[in-house]
Amino acid sequence: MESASSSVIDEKEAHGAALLERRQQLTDALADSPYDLILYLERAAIYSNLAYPDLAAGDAYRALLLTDEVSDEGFEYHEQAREALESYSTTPCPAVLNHGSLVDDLFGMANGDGTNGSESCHLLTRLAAVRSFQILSISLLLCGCLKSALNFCERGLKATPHNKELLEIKGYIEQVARRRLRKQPGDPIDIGSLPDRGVVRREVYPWNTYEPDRFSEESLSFLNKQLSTMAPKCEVKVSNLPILLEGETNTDGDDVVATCSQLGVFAKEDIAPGESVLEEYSLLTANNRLKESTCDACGTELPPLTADSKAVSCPEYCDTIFCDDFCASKAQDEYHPAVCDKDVDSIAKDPDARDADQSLYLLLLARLLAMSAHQEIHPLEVKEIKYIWGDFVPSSLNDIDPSVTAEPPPEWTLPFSFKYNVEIPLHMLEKMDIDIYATLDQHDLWVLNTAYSKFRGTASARKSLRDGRPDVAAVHPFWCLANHDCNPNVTWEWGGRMVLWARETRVMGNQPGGIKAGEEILNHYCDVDLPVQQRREWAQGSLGGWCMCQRCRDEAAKPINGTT
Ligand SMILES: C[S@@+](CC[C@H](N)C(=O)[O-])C[C@H]1O[C@@H](n2cnc3c(N)ncnc32)[C@H](O)[C@@H]1O
Repeated sequence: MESASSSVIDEKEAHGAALLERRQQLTDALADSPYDLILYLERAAIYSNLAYPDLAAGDAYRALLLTDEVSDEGFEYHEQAREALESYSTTPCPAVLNHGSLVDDLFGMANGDGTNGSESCHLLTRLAAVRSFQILSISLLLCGCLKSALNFCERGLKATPHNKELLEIKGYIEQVARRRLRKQPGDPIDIGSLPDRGVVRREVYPWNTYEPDRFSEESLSFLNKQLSTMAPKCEVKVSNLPILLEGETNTDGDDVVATCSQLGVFAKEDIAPGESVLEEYSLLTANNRLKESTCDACGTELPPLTADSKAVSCPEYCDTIFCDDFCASKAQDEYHPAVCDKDVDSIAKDPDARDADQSLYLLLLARLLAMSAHQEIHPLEVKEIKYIWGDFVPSSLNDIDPSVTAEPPPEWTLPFSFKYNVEIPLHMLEKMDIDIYATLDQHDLWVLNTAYSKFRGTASARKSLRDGRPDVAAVHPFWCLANHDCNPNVTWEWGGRMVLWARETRVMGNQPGGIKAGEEILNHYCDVDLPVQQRREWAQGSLGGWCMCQRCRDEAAKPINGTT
């Protein structure tokens, strides 16, 4: 007989499946009618119910932008957005707009009765704008982006000062803000001091059909064909890695640790000490300085711009500089025409010190979008990121309904901000002359979040010698397939290429270097000369957890100075 708890689970699953189906229907409808702001708001409401507040905020923002398109005749998509909205003006008010007291608050009447088509469209636009503000503010609060949440809430309250839902959301934001800023009830809140970086779900979304089975024959043979040109003595294979813990553990002395299957790079032939193991060239690079002397393509320092310099500038209309003809021609072939002379280059440059890392991730995203646009392939199909594992957490573990006054749950691990995940990426696409509505399939927020998940944990950054800030970043998809170990057998160097060398001697016991056929290539993501606690703390960000390599476990389990 079925137990009561299993029927509750069945019901929850059926509800989740119905919401996912509705999400798909709305996504299909948006593909047919991309300027329909009502469809965006309906999909935002579904995302809220599915506990993806970031995606709800993304759709509500697109709906808000479309209300501007409807209102302003001079805007590029005015006709399309207005025509789409007019199709709702003769029917009762769409359910998604008839939320709480909103219709009454704005007009003191339901359904816009007695209005003509043009007035009705105007009323719907006002309703839709405030509904967008409601969804944006509550969703961004749930993600932990308090400053943006309050900003949208205030904008909504400007249009409808007495709206109960917005006043309630404002109360929640202030409650969370006071707790985070350690303020007393009643203390004033300075919007400028509110935190705006949140975290959201990091997962292979249930509808993401782009993620390859990385362990399949087909994937491994594709990867190995590519790898053979840059690391002829190596192959990509499945590797068993310790399951990482969140922090301090008392299991360091245990003989066995739990493992999981991932990919790694292995030697096919013996590699001598000091021999080059891998040499990789990547165009997936970023530079966050506006006037910097690095190659736009590979990120290396430009040679001095003397008369006989090998550096070349873009042959078309812009002032982009490449370190040599090779980089210039690679850039033309793979991404540059999508951004040439489009003034995309000035976006997110010279950021505040605290935004330096976010701006680099954003500029990597910009490069990916340029590659995708120029090569006419979906961003998640671009070969530089397709096979990268984004440290995703299973959807079932992420599926937690956050409370409006709680912090985002600890399972949510993808850093998120309205500015860097939603606002600037859409602005960059517009600068690239891309219609952000008609290309929803390529530029939906979940696509951008998936790309960000892949960049985090695999991108390497270089700090400026001038002020120590990270100013150049790159993703080298094959280099980053090599796993970490605090007793590495290789060391790396990133100039124009990312190069891995076999170590002359190992860190542990001064053992001779060199790698035997069949052994795994063991890279290092932190300074391996540090003591164990500091190594573990440093590597935690890029590894996604507490390092459990043999050296760390041995050193952490060893009594210090004779104590146990
Ligand atoms: C740059 S990728 C390395 C390639 C990855 N194994 C794959 O399958 O694509 C980094 C991720 O690999 C895993 N990893 C690398 N070294 C590890 C180690 N020593 N122990 C456990 N996991 C490790 C972690 O999940 C980390 O986030």
